[in-house]
Amino acid sequence: MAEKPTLRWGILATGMISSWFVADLSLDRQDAQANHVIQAIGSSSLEKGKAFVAEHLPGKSPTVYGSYEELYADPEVDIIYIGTPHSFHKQNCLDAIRHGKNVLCEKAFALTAPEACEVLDAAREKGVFIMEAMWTRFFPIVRALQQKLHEEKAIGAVHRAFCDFSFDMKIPSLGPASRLKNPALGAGTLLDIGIYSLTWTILGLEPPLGPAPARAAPEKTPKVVAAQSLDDGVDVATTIVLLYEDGRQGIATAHATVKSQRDFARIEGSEGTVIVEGDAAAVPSSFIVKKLDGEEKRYDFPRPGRGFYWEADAVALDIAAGRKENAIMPWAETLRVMEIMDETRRQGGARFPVDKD
Ligand SMILES: NC(=O)C1=CN([C@@H]2O[C@H](COP(=O)(O)OP(=O)(O)OC[C@H]3O[C@@H](n4cnc5c(N)ncnc54)[C@H](OP(=O)(O)O)[C@@H]3O)[C@@H](O)[C@H]2O)C=CC1
Ligand SMILES: O=C1OC[C@@H](O)[C@H](O)[C@H]1O
Repeated sequence: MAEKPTLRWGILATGMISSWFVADLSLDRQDAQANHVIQAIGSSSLEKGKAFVAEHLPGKSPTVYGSYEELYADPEVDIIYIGTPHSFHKQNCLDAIRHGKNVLCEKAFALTAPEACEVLDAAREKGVFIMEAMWTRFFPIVRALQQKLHEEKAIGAVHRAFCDFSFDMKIPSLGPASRLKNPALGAGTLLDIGIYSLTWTILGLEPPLGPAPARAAPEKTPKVVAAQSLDDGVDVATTIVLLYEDGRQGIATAHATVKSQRDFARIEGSEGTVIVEGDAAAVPSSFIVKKLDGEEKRYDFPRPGRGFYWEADAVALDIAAGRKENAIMPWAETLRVMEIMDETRRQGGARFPVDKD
């Protein structure tokens, strides 16, 4: 058996997501497909970086830098994991690419599709690997569900998919510097959680992307009909309807006050319905196939930790094989989702300072 590849990570920023990511990569897993080394941390301050290591990487001693530049320049780092707010992703990616680093960038990949395009062009030109960290797509439940829906046709022809990701973000109580409140940082339900609802409606309606025999390229972008509720210019509720040429419809919703139910997604077909459950749309844990004749079957997918290691393993295998993009989250899909979100904001009214109109 081939030896597992080793990937040395440079973690950029020390916020919440970076702490979740390093905790998962530090788990001892029997089924790990790669060795993940937290090689270095880059933070806006050395003190923050050191405090991050003390709290989230006990017993480990990665190099800690008090600037992002030093992290990009570290020759021991193979890949930069970007955990900053949305508005910094473009520049962080471009800087990492300029230093010849591979990149895993948190969702949403950028503020707009043109920004995403600029980053992907730079990666293509430099010949480095880059991927949007849409981690949920890498959960084994997603592949199993897509197989049920699109290969086994367990509910016949799929016609409609709904997904909701909502929780009380307590936006009124947040300060103006919060990434959830400040439009300049890419605040709003759409880029933070609506992106998951959108992802699930796409996963439910469309045949899978991935290595053969799955599809290599995303489907044509469906028509978008969208509405948003704004508070101080920030979208606090978003509803997107995706209309496909053949009549399929996806309904993706996100809300910053109400709470989604555990059954956060429903996929409807000519011969039944599938319900997807979990604590939130980001972390699916089971699905139930309900046939029209009343037959029901439940499929459970337990996971240790949070589940970030699945995307990390996929990235490590891609880089070891010399691939520049991932088949499950390819560049074209990142761009297509960004375009749908741009159109949603155009219709819904949420604007970012970088928007041209
Ligand atoms: N996949 C998932 O489940 C999740 C993904 N995310 C995504 O991760 C990204 C970051 O979110 P999250 O970790 O919650 O954010 P946090 O606000 O907790 O952390 C962001 C970090 O970015 C750095 N930063 C640099 N400039 C700024 C600035 N002007 N304002 C705030 N922070 C700055 C800081 O680190 P330092 O000072 O060390 O440089 C800060 O700690 C977003 O893209 C978000 O969508 C978030 C939560 C869950
Ligand atoms: O990506 C995310 O998933 C979990 C949410 O709590 C968080 O706000 C969001 O950024």
